[in-house]
Amino acid sequence: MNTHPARAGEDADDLDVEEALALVNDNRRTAGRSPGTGHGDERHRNATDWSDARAAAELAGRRTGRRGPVQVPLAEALGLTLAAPLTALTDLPSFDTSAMDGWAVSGPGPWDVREQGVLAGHTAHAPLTDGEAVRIATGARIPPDTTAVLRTEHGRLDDKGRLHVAVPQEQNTISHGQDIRPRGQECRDGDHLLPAGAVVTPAVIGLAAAAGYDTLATVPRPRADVLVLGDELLSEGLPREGLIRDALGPMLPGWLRALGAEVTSIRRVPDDEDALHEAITASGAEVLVTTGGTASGPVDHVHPTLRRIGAELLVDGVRVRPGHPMLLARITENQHLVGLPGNPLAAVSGLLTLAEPLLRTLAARPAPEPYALPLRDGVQGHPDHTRLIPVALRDDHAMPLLYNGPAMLRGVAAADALAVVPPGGARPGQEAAMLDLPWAAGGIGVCFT
Ligand SMILES: Nc1nc2c(c(=O)[nH]1)N[C@H]1C(S)=C(S)[C@@H](COP(=O)(O)OP(=O)(O)OC[C@H]3O[C@@H](n4cnc5c(N)ncnc54)[C@H](O)[C@@H]3O)O[C@H]1N2
Ligand code: MOO
Repeated sequence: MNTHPARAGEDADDLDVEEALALVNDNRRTAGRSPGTGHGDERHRNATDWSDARAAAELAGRRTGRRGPVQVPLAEALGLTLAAPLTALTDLPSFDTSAMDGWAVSGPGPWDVREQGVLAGHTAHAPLTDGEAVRIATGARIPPDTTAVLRTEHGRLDDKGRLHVAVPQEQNTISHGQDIRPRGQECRDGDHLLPAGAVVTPAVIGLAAAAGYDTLATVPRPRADVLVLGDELLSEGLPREGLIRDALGPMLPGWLRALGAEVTSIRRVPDDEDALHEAITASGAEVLVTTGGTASGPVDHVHPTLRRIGAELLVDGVRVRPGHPMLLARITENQHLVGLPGNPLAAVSGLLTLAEPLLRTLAARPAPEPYALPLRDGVQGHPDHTRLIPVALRDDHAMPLLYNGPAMLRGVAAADALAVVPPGGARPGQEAAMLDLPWAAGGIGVCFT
């Protein structure tokens, strides 16, 4: 019966009995919603559609007052967004330059060769006279009145030390300007090189340095404080006596940073309402990320604490599997809380559904280009929730991975992207939208950590 890989992780964890029955009955309207079941509480009646939840998170970011631009040294700018256009501070090249190792020559050959050559990084030599040549290195400044550069491999010195063109067809002539990079060939002082909003990649840092910059005006990373809830969590060693290792504390800083945040703190908070209240109210970060405590268990303190501080719930549950108890709240005009469910893959789902659009807009990063790929195998859908399934990208298709249950990281650890599977599922070969993981090939933020 197990005809496609997506089923391996979902049976026990992801689809409860009622949902499994709902799949069999294909009863889309009531699945997972009826009172008296694990997922039937009032709160999740208000769950937001997956794409609306992403839009709400993006809007929340856009409505937040942004901190002003900061000037940062080039070496610290990687992964930030340009707050102002990158404008050339000089011509590039800033002087006429030799494109090759060889001789700078003036007029047609043969040429008398000057004794002292011209190296890169040295000041200009005296002007050449017609019929004169001088040894020159790639990148060196062209002496005035040079008409061309003759490459080493195209020149020959006769026994009197005179230079000839050694290319048979060319009778001691080379075209005017050959192998000279004229000043301003790439850009002129003041030229617009990149727009505000461009992400600072290693190439952008190189260009900025070449164009004369020591620092760049950038949008500061939004600060994120992470609160990891759960008394059952261990920080080291093997799971024992009902205790498990905290997987999210170690995972979130790198992930949040790749999404554009500066993680300012990460701390464990005991399952205690006052402790959570204190931790939330003490934070000055623009974004608080909590893990666990979003559902309705006896120690799920996130909702009561948000009520206590008068936060506004912008998203309270999302019609997505895994991760449907995720939430987004506005604490103040400039502070939001993303509540990630405790199940690790459900937390990843919350990261990509709510944290990514929020952090992206706060960091003023461009939205990734949407794209879709055919799924190699069919994926069973939830009757009325979107599913996010780890996939590996292979050539022109996406391969759904095993071990995609909400408590599992094994699938996503081998994945390049999450496939967005619409309610009802997807057939083999059906196209699904892809959410790239930040480190996947082509994704922005790759290793900009
Ligand atoms: N009555 C209901 N129960 C549950 C519902 C529901 O709708 N009604 N939803 C289920 C779903 S779906 C999820 S997801 C979880 C979300 O639960 P919480 O956000 O309240 O998280 P916890 O209960 O604290 O933990 C859930 C699970 O994850 C483990 N966990 C928590 N933190 C970590 C961590 N840092 N590293 C590794 N594992 C972690 C925790 O031990 C639990 O096993 O609720 C369902 N229940
Ligand atoms: O089934 Mo929950 O939504 O684990 O994520």
